[in-house]
Amino acid sequence: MGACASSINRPRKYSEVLSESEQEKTIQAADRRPVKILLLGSSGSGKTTIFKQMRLVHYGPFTRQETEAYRQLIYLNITDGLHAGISRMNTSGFSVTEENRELLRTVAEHGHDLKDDEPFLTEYRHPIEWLWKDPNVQAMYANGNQAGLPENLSYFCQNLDRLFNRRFVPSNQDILHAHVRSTGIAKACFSLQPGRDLLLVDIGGSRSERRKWRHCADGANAVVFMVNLAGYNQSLREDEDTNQMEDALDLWEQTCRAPWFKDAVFILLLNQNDVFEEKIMRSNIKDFFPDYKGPAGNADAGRRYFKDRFRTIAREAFTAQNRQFYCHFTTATNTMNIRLAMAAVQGTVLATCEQPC
Ligand SMILES: Nc1nc2c(ncn2[C@@H]2O[C@H](COP(=O)(O)OP(=O)(O)OP(=O)(O)O)[C@@H](O)[C@H]2O)c(=O)[nH]1
Ligand SMILES: [Mg+2]
Repeated sequence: MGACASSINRPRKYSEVLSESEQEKTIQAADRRPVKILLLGSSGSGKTTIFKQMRLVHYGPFTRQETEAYRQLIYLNITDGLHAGISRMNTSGFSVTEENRELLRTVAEHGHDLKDDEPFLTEYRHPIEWLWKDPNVQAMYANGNQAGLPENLSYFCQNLDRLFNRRFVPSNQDILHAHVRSTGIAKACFSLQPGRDLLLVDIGGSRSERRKWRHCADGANAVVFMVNLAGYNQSLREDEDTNQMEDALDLWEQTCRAPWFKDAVFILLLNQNDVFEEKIMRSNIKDFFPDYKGPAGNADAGRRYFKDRFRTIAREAFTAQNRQFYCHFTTATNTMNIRLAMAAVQGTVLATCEQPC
């Protein structure tokens, strides 16, 4: 177990991160300088999901208090997610059927934070299900979810019986699907192998959070840059006029060129591959990226296209330096997939890390 086990085992609310002084204590607790990896990328790309996976792999199950905090978050993800998502649908020209509009108001007006051990409110069980099954909502999903309803709604709404059971305790999969937009900087230390610790830093990716990135750059050995591959047909939550993939390409370019990251290895994770594979069957990349020449509905061609776009940017940014481009396709909610991907990431970083850690 890593030198910093105490920090990660301490139960915390999902919305909390360690205070600066606690983080420093945690880092100083390691008796040698760890390999430092920053998780960067747009909001919703999957950074915190990877952070949770690493925590699970290295420290085992979530504590009772952590699980309880996630249970409450899942409730909010469903009620707020459904309401906010459907409201966004309206601005994209979609809406729920007339007979379900009243239900939407009910879910919006009566939703509230659960107290500790308070079960999910059963009076919402059926309104949520009816809203989810609304033909217009389902049609919008079936056409590639262009309005951008949170992807985790699809997972949670398929499990409503289990979630609304009074004795519901979230599984690891439930916790991996929960989402809260990170504000602040979360750090955790893991033991890679004897004599090698890894300090993983998870930073929020929404626009207002990105200015914090450079303040974490000091001593970073690697940047793991995450992209939501399935975001090619959606706009940003914080800016309806900007396509998520265009934003990720811009952000990648800025990050590759940032002088404060010039000594770091860059590894790109094109994530949400599971969602991408489903979506590509219904939503043609060419409709959003007119220079895409591959066939519609072909996931391999789509992956190649986006990988090439990111590689071209990296090559141009790295011309003057001897830096490589590394890329993996991932599904952050799949523990086995992330074990393998993170093992590859760690191998790359350790192989290129010049300083003794
Ligand atoms: N199906 C699926 N869902 C994913 C995947 N990666 C992340 N998610 C979900 O996407 C949502 C956002 O993931 P997070 O890891 O919280 O995103 P983030 O990059 O930390 O976002 P910010 O903290 O806002 O910057 C969560 O509901 C995750 O469960 C994936 O590969 N597949
Ligand atoms: Mg996050």
